[in-house]
Amino acid sequence: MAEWSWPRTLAAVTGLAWRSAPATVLCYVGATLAQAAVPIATAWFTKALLDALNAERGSVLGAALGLAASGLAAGVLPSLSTYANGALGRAVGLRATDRLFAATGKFAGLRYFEDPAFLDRLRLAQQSTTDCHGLLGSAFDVGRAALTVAGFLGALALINPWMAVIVLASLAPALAAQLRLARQYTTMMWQTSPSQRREFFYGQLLTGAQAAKEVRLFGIGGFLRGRMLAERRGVNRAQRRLDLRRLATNGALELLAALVAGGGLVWAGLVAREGRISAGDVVMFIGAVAGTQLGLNTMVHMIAQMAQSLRMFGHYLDVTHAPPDLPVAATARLPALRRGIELRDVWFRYGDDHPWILRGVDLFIPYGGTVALVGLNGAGKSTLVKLLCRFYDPTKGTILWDGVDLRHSDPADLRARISAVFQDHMAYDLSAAENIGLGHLPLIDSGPDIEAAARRAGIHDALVALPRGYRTLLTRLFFSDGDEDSASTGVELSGGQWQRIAIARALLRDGPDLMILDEPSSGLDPEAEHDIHVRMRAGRSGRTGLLISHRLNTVRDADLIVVLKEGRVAERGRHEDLMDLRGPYADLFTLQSAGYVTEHIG
Ligand SMILES: Nc1ncnc2c1ncn2[C@@H]1O[C@H](COP(=O)(O)OP(=O)(O)OP(=O)(O)O)[C@@H](O)[C@H]1O
Repeated sequence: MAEWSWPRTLAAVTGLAWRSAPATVLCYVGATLAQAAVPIATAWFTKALLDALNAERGSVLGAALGLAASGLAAGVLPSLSTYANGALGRAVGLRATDRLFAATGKFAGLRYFEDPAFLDRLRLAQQSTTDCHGLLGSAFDVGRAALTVAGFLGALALINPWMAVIVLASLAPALAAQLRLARQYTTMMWQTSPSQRREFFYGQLLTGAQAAKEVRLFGIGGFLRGRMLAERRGVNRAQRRLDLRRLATNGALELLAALVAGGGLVWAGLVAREGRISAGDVVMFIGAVAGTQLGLNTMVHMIAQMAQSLRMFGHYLDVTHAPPDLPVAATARLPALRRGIELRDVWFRYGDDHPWILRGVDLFIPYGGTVALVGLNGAGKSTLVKLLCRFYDPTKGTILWDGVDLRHSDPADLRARISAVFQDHMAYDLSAAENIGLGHLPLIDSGPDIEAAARRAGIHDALVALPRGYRTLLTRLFFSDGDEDSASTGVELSGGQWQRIAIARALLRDGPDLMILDEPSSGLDPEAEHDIHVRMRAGRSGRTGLLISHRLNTVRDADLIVVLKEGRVAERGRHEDLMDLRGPYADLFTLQSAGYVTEHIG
């Protein structure tokens, strides 16, 4: 991914902050600048007061009032600045999160989401949205500290120019050391990111409902906890190493600062005794040395903090500026399907170093016909579905939709023409109506359409019988609003019922050009399976369909059955033709029917 320069990253954060909350930015800048002036004013008024008390020059009252005003500002400004910082953090965090998720939503395919390096980057990018405003805070703090330092250095130079030079020179090693620490920190974060993601994954397994059964039955809770803690210990070790380095570096830098300040003090004491400078000058000198050192120290720390945040924010910029995972040069509008979909010598692998999954597939799915895809596990059936939905483009070869190469189509256009029940369909922790409505957002509030889809999927009766009917939450993770005490607030459905919900979701989209059913009935009992296939056949009639199933009796009516074997089409034809061929399909079908016969006899 790209290397982002400091100015560019800082400009991006500033732009983000300005667009998020311009008034708060102004308030924050004002409070910060005013804070910068306070220590200098305090030191000057202290000197003026001392000089006035010694009756050398000036008015005691004016100096005292000035000192009081500085004290008031010193008390109020940090609180104002903290408030503005908090407000800015919330506004920037919201906008950054919105932009980050909008960017991930624009990835039309799946490649990024199946790339571990990208997922690590995404995690760090998400983390940076919560503290990127801190970057701005650090930048302001550097500016504020620079102002303070300039003021003190000026005062110091008036009393002893050499001291000003020495204090300034002591900045160089501190800056170099802190920048190195910052670089080491971001490297450590990047290197430990996979561990942190794995720790999160183990934590989810240990507390999530989905894994709870297996975790308990197989007694693997302790094992998973051990692995989770091992990941955490690894991260802790890396952090401890860095903290130790930080401790040693800061100790050495403090020693250097103490030596410089101590030397200055000795000098000031000696020359004051000779009467070459006033008592006020000594106080001013001490304040100026301490203030300059503190200011420089703050600057160095803030610059290091900025370097750290800038590199973290680089991950955010990487994600929000990532190139599209699929070329979306929609040069052709996708027409409504009238002839059919043709796969022409389609080859596919998930990456250059991955094996070929599809190896020269030629296939024609005619308009209005149903093609069934069968084959052993791992033959490449679901992969072919991913290509048809353009979640990936073929590595070689083309897929033509009425003659239009899918590569030249807009994925959103294509998907609006498709409906699907995926093998790994989703169970959303939402209400029953929303679970179906998500299949076609314009209808999410349309009760009659949702009910009609549920009826076609044969799940309507089960849903109306729920405590709150279609409004019942299909989860035990959340409460309905104001329903915390009700035992009926949410319910869990059975696997087969969830499958019917997924089918209803797919059916809600009225009249798609292509209906893809990847194992739509695997979780159903035989009676329900038969029922659902009769319904789906009716729903599909006249529509183009691609049906994937391991249960061959459900695909025997298809217009064309294609047997996929190790990424190649091994056989194709109607059921009777394939049975006559006595090839892999006939073998599988005979094996399955024998199983049924034995089961029934048994
Ligand atoms: N995202 C991925 N990255 C790398 N390899 C993958 C990915 N998804 C699937 N594969 C591999 O592609 C091959 C084909 O998988 P696919 O899911 O297409 O098979 P399938 O025919 O649908 O199998 P099943 O009948 O078990 O559902 C498998 O070897 C699988 O490991």
